[in-house]
Amino acid sequence: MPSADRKPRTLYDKVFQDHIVHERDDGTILLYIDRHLVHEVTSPQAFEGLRNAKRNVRRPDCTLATTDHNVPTTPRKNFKNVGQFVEEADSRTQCLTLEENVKAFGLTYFGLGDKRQGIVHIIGPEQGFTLPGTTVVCGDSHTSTHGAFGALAFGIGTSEVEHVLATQTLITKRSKNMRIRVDGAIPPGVSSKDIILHAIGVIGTAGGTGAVIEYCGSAIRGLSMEARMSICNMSIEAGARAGMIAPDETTFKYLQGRPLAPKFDSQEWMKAVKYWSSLKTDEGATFDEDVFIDAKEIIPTVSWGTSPQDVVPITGVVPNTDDFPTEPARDSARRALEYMGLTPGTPMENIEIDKVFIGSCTNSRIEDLRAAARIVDGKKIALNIKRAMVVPGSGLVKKQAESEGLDKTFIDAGFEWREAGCSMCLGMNPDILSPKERCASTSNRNFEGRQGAGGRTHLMSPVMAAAAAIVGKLADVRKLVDENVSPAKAHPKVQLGPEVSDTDTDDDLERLLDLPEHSQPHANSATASSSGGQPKFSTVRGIAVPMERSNVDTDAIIPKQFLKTIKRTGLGTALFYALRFNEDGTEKPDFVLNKEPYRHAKILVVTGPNFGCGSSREHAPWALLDFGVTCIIAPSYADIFFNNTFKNGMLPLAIPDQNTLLKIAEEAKAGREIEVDLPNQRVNDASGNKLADFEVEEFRKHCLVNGLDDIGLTMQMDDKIRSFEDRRSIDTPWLDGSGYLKRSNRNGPVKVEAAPVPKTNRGELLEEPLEW
Ligand SMILES: CC(C)[C@H](C(=O)O)[C@@H](O)C(=O)O
Ligand code: SF4
Repeated sequence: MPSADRKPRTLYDKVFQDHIVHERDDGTILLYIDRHLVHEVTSPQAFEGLRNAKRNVRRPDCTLATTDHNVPTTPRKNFKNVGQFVEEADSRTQCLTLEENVKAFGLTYFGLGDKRQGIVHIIGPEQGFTLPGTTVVCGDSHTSTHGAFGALAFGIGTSEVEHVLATQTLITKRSKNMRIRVDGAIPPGVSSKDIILHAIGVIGTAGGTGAVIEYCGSAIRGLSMEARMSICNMSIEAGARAGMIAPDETTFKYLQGRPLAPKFDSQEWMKAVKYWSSLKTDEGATFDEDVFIDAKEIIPTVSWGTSPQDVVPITGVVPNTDDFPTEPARDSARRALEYMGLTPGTPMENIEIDKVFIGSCTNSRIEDLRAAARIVDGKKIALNIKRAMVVPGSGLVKKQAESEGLDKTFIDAGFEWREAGCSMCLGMNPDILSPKERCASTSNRNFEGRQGAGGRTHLMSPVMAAAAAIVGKLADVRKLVDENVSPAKAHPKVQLGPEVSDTDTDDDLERLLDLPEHSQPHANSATASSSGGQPKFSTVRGIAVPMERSNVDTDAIIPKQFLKTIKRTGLGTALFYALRFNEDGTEKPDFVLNKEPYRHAKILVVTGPNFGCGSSREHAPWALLDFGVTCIIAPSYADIFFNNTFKNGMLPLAIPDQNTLLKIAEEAKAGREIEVDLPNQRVNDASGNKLADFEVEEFRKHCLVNGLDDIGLTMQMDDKIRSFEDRRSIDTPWLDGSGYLKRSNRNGPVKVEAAPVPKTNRGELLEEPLEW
């Protein structure tokens, strides 16, 4: 696998290089994807696309699906089927649609009746589906979590989900290399969540734009896999494409005996460990950006505002808006403080909270629950706490925690002990905050309305959330614990291991390999065709709407309640919903889109950087498109949003030069039309005078101007993909036929057969829960 290239390379360079199927002269790369995780929110439109084009899933054996965002976290003792269990109609439709799709396309699926169900980023590592040196994608921004294994793991939009399902590849380009080195001893009371919150405070939410971050240094080396996952998870909040940590003994130990990892101590395992051990940055390799953090300076950290970069040590105070360097920064701090209902100068420890949420893909692993349980053990939550909940990340985490009695510890202290799911991290399910409720949360995003309209989120580590529950205010956990106990250290008890998996036996595998008739092999069945399905983009002329904001997140572009659709259309009314409408649905007259002539805008001009940060929801470009906006002009974009717009025949223009951008914004503010001419790469004013030239990648331009469907284009490269797969089968045979799907002809071209799927239908009563 390692290439002959002698130039020192980073970990990212190595994994990326090993997955190149084809590279064009302009740097556009067709990248092979080893692992594809699928959930109910971002997949319906992708499967619909496959159906419309009569395409199959190329590698069901490399695809694993679960349902997590919409699921209620109430007890499942009487669970019969999703149709009965999920009460909210749109959530139910999304869950049922996934079940229909996994059945139709023959994919492995952990449904609500399966103990292995859980948050997609918890179950991949837990099952050994995530392995070092792999490329891992999911229609979800926190796919970066899996980088903790030395995998190149990143979130994609729904169009890309469809591309991966059909071709097992993605069209991409190289990212920059960034390194965050954290050295030194981690002080007591400080955990990996504090490290990443602190790091985001240092570099900002746009700090990692266009880069893959490698985390290294002695403090990172000393962390458990769970703690490393929490760090890589929030790389997306640092603006990065992905985060990675070089695999080492800690990684290999975690993987031993996991159901989908190579069998421990087999020849395959030895070969895998040898390859995995080569996955580290070479001496002398250079990084585009380097950040150093001294672990001993980190204090338990909490957020005060509405962006993950708005953090302070718990010993600090709510910042004064005058302390921010620029007027846009002061303005966004003012808005954040108003939303959060906070007054500058208030000590963080004086802030009373209403609710506590311990969960999410950042912090719902067994180690997180153990650490939080140690804080609440023998204590009671404060009287002012209306609700405190612990939501394990998966059924297996829950089971393990219960076997250690952690559930009892939490329940005795006054917490609710729930079933696995995303829960109150984003409230697409019944777990939400009411307006103005303040929550101590172990999740990863504190955006406006994220946990419920008007809800106020403070991000922190599990032990800090536990401490807040006991004290009733944001609290310094160090005052509650024995000085010698560092929550960052591994629990002395055995870690959640493969021994708790229910499907690790040959019998189970045999059962699962019993194929039903309808599950025909899908692999390598590409029927190359270019459907030419994209709208063409050439020149757009129209009113441009000005927006003077930085870090506009996709939760703001389209809030979570609109993600429950299984269609791409009709989302225009949801665009900037919370900014545009009052709670009673009437328009906010001051919001720019509610003013003339901007109601008819075709172009959006944003003067602040990092537009479209946060979630991978392709609903954001769909909403813009449905409103009528086909072109966005901004200094910079979050990577996933940037890709998503192109896939919908839209043009996101990056104009980093502030003076040029302000000239364009002036035209927009004056309500005059502007013209974006893609073939000539020019922005003109209404009279045809040039306002700016712009850059755009050759391949993307070609696709836009010709309205090309890139799945069809990629399918024409089937021979190249096949030969990549043949080589992969020889070099890394453990990557074929994973999941609970059959492997055959291990050393030749792989033939993969789909897993059996039990009968399930919309609303129909099932005799058995969905377990396969
Ligand atoms: C629903 C999904 C697109 C989204 C994401 O990509 O992050 C969600 O998981 C979130 O955390 O906002
Ligand atoms: S960030 Fe929250 S909503 Fe998104 S996958 Fe993780 S737990 Fe689910």
